[in-house]
Amino acid sequence: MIYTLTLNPSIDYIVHVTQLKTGDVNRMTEDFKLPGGKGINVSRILQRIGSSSYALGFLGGFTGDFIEKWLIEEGIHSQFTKVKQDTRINVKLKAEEETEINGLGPDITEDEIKRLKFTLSELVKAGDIVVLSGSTPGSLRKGFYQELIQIIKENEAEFVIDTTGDDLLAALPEKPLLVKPNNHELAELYKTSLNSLDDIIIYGKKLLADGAKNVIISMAGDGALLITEDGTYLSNVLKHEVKNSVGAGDSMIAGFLGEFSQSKDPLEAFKWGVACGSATTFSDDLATGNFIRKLLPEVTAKKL
Ligand SMILES: Nc1ncnc2c1ncn2[C@@H]1O[C@H](COP(=O)(O)OP(=O)(O)O)[C@@H](O)[C@H]1O
Ligand SMILES: O=P(O)(O)OC[C@H]1O[C@](O)(COP(=O)(O)O)[C@@H](O)[C@@H]1O
Repeated sequence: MIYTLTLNPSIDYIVHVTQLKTGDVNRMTEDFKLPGGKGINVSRILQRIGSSSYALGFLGGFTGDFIEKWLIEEGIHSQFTKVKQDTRINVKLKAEEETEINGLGPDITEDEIKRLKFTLSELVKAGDIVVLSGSTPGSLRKGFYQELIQIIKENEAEFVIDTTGDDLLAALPEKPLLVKPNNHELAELYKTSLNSLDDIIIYGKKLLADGAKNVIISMAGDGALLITEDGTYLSNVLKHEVKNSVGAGDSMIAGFLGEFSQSKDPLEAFKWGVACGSATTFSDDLATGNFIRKLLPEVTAKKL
């Protein structure tokens, strides 16, 4: 079974304005609310490509109820730990440019932490994969992901981690099945600047040397790299109308995992990842299964 764990889910409030005028009253031309948070997006895409998963994490208040109801309607299994405060709302402002304002998230109590850990340790079994995704609520103690990784490893399961900074660095020696920073996150992680594909590959390989089993570096409109023990591969860039960048990276992780959990073939899984990430980029919300399958034959990956 694949479990996704989102410590800091969100309602993504997508707001369109024709032209953003700061310091003035702006009128929306369109707005809608979607369940968000990286692990939740992974579960939604997995469902659309025919892989089931269980969504875990913290959810609270009316915003949490909205997300839970939505997931039930999409047929996604979940077992969230209920928290007292409201789940956050992240604003995705679409004007001439896309601007994101992500919330801090609710305060999490010690009892809520205990309950989440108990759920994880009861559910996860040997051979399962747990996807640890996204930021942690501002109130949560540093290093919390490490505590979860220990539970996953004690239960002989694998994990994927999609976060940034110290949490990602600390997870590498624990041998994650997959990490997928984008090129900007990679540069921040190693406190450097990456000015060419060669630079990106050097630091991508460092993630592998530091412990990751499979590395994807996503590069938005420049495609993606897969780095494994078998070599380095560069994907092509699909060309369709770009509509949305929210959730492209999460879709990529879902595509990789959906295929990898069946075939154990990282290269084929990478192609699914590129198809899913691209399809979401060319959609208003997360991509549909049909669109992903339509794009899959367009994806190529060449060995460098
Ligand atoms: N503008 C784009 N054109 C074509 N493909 C894109 C574009 N943006 C993203 N993608 C596809 O989606 C993948 C993930 O997107 P990216 O923006 O790098 O992830 P993240 O959301 O994690 O920053 C990319 O590697 C690429 O395959
Ligand atoms: O946990 P974070 O880092 O604040 O990110 C949360 C946001 O990321 C998203 O999951 C989108 O992530 P990606 O664009 O990186 O795939 C949104 O749904 C959500 O608002």
